[in-house]
Amino acid sequence: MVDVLVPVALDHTYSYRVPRGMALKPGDVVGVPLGSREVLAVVWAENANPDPRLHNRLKDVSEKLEVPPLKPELRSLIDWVANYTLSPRGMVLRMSLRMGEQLGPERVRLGVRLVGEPPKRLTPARRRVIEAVSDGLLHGKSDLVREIGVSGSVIDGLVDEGTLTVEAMPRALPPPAPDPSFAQPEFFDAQLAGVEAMRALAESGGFQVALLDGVTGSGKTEVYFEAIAETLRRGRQSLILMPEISLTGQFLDRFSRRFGVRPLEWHSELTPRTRQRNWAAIAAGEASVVVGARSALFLPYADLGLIIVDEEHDQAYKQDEGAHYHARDMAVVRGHIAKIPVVLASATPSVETEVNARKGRYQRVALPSRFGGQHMPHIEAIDLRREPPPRGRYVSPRLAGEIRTAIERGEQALLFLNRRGYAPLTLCRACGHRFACTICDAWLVDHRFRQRLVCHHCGFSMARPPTCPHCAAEESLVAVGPGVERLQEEAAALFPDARSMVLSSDLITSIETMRAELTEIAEGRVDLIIGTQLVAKGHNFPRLNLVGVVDADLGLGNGDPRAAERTWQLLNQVIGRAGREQGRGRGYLQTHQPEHPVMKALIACDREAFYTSEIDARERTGYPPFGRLASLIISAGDRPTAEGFARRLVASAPREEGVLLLGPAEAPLAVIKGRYRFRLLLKTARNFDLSNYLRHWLAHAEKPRGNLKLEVDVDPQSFL
Ligand SMILES: Nc1ncnc2c1ncn2[C@@H]1O[C@H](COP(=O)(O)OP(=O)(O)OP(=O)(O)O)[C@@H](O)[C@H]1O
Ligand SMILES: [Zn+2]
Repeated sequence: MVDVLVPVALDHTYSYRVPRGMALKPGDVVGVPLGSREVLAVVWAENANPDPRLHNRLKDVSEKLEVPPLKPELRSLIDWVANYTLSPRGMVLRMSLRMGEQLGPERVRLGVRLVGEPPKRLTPARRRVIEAVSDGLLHGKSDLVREIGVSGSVIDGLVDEGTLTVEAMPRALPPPAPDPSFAQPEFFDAQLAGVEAMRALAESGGFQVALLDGVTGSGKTEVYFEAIAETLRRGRQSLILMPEISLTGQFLDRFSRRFGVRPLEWHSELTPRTRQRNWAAIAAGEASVVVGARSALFLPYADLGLIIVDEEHDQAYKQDEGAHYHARDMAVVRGHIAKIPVVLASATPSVETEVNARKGRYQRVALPSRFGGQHMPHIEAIDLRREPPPRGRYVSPRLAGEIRTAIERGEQALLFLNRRGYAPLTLCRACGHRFACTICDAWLVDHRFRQRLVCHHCGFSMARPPTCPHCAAEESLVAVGPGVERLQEEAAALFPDARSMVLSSDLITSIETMRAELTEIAEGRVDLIIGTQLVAKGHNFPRLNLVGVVDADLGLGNGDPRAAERTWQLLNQVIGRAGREQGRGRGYLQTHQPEHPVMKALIACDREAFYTSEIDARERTGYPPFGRLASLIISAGDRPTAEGFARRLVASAPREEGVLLLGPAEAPLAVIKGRYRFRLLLKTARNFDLSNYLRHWLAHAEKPRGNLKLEVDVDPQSFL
């Protein structure tokens, strides 16, 4: 008899009988019947004392899968994360088992080889095929179809004629091994201490967290590659977590320049077949370096020896649906459980990480200057109160002039605005009607490329009507405010000869097109880049020297406790794209409040001033990391139901010293997809066991029934 955990949203395990002849131990992956389905599961414990009442109702384990068992370290991580985030354990387990199990054994691929004379009747298509296989080697049939654009029947015809034979293609080989000595770079003085520290960390092999704290363009990637090289030499696996896997094209190239081959990738856009293959290679230990999005943290590595969290400050590490976990924090937990080193890399560390480094809990490895002697960008404010753009425009004359000069000099420029679409609001000039989503509390955003008005919360969209739906006025609709698409229109008028490109997540159709566009920029085939936060992340564009921030105040006024930190990080990162390889980088901040502490710290390049004042403020107010937070988000199909439940929940909260319960308050995003939302915020001291308190409270509180929904978010990042 065994207890198994099933990868569905359930916390508890189920008991099953072990059929005669099957030997099972904890961690084994099995198939079990569940209701009318057959599902995957993992043996969580041997059940030595089965409940006799259950005995004749128990079902048998149906099969044991031929994959390595989940190691105790991974099972502990799953239990730990579930416990901490209050997520059902099965939901966390699901991230470990996303290996495309439904596919069955891999199909044999067929190939063809040239063996006979060309047939008498030689069509152009047949001739193309014969040319392509004239080397006498085996060619995948589907590859040929794709490469030379003929139909499969043309190839079959040549097989019938005896010109080609069909053979099975050899199976996919295990991924090639990265070579730690393939092309070791020369490090310059300011990097040497960092390189030494990275090697020492990997050599020691035990649990330790290092903050690789290097200014933008200092070569953090090259430096942490040395920790990976050392881990490779020790024969163990490395995991590199990245916030946004579609932006890693340059990274993959750099990795293969250093180690001779690309690392294995793990993200949601892998085909099921690749996913299955990569999962197996990771579990078998054949993949020695994996680069992945946050969920790669939960894979069953055969022998993980190092975790790198690149751009550790990035918000994308927080998962805000299903299990609400922060991959950076859970990476540290995995490192602790597995007793391996963890490297957090960033030019703009999160306040939490900075505090850990200041207190000595994390080792600080600093790279204080840019690679190749490049200077940090020079940053200036453009005070919009004194130098406003012309009416209906968003780029001030001074910024426009600087961009023009840069382009004329053959450099690239970047206009940054963290707003997708053409305009955030459309209204009727005649009656004042504003276009809002019918099921969310949000304005519809005008997207001209797609020619739709779109809700950014639920995806609802409609065509822009010719007349106002409210007062029927004609040609009365106006777009209010800028988005990146509107900036491109302005740029086309300002710089008619410049080649411009808009980079915005809604315009990306696939990882491939994204990577192709980034390559185009890096190779200098674009003069002016206009982008949202997508352009702020880790890119290296050699010719880019000027960055103009169109609205530096955008993130400051939204009541988010992390607004200052976010703005500082985002603007530092985006300006950090300038002047990385030649010339001097310059950043311009268009702002209405140049005297704001964040703007002042940015302009003075005063990192210490920013962190010190932000850390002081958090300490005074008891915000993380000096106190702890949890959000409870209550939603329902109507307002009174949601509010009533939220109030009863508050009333049932155990009173405890040092626990402050705020709310219920209507969420800033009060309605999403027709659901009314209320929030509670729990604030406690730093050393308080928040998860335990919540579990105890919710176990005794009224359960959300009907269409009520309660989401718990421990250590929330979003307050919307
Ligand atoms: N020792 C080195 N030898 C050769 N090239 C290097 C070396 N160190 C860094 N570089 C190059 O310098 C550039 C900047 O490095 P990298 O992108 O790693 O910086 P970073 O610190 O990660 O910056 P950011 O935080 O802005 O992303 C890259 O093109 C990288 O290849
Ligand atoms: Zn909506």
